[in-house]
Amino acid sequence: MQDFLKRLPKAELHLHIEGSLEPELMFALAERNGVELPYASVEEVRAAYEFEDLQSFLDLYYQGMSVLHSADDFFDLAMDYFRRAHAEGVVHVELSFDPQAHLARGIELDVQMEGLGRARRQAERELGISTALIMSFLRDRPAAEAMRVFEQAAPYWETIDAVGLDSAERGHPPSKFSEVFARARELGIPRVAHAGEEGPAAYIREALDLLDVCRIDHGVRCLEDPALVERLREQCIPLTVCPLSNVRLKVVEHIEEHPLPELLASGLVLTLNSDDPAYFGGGVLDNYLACHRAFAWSTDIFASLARNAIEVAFMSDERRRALLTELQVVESEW
Ligand code: HPA
Ligand SMILES: [Zn+2]
Repeated sequence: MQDFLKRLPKAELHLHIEGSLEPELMFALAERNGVELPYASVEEVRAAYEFEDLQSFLDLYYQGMSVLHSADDFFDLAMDYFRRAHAEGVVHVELSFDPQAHLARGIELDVQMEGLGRARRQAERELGISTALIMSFLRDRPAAEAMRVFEQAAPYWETIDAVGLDSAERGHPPSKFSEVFARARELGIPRVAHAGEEGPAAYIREALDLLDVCRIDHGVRCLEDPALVERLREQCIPLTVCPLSNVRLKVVEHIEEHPLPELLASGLVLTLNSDDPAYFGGGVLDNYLACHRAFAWSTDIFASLARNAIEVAFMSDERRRALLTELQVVESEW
């Protein structure tokens, strides 16, 4: 099964590129840029990754990304991740980034976009990975700031595949960002949003009704509202589920208690993703393997999850056809 899961062509739809910053690179970039870290060693960094909830993780996540200064730093961050993902059998990566978090530290959008863009092009060329870029807005900062940043990003609208919504969920409902998302819609830019991770099922409804999103990131708390589950199923709204993240942020206590089996039984379109692989104990393959250990699913179920991700990804129809064929080959050879 391990071999099968590795060989499955996996598309990752929910990844914060800043959350892929491994402690080794964090130290290297801190030294490159003269940034002082509150840790003495890589081991000490890893030992600090004991989270109580989303906010306690976010505090370290924002601290960690303070080592990113130049376009080369953003390039190294993304390229490092693409190489690891490639080694796990990931064929398509949709990376989210948090422009406001970097702008607040004085790192210009041009710097962020140059580094990430260069890494995307190199990954496509050297690793054969396709990528999409999701510009995420920080929901715990003012909506007016998100709107300013989005307008400032006008030269890059063509290279942005979607806008997203992340950071501290509770107390920051999707409705706060109605105008920003309406602007994205007006421009023909697709929309996704984190909802129902720590926040209530009502936030998932808001994301659908007010932000007109085509996917929900996390969304696991939809189960608290059976009518909503029925709506998600009927409208085939995909959930980008991140099981290891949910365990590490105590959305669930143990992976065995994760609602994935119930979500599956409800007939929802589900995908498996890593969220912040450097902080939550592994990449996409590790998330597949964790589900294998916890739920002992058949190869058919894993193949259908991988197929869902390819089917709902932001990619060309030609690429989608090629990856679906690749998936079929792996399935038939098994
Ligand atoms: O898991 C997450 N949830 C919300 N915001 C985030 N920003 C990075 N990771 C996350
Ligand atoms: Zn996330």
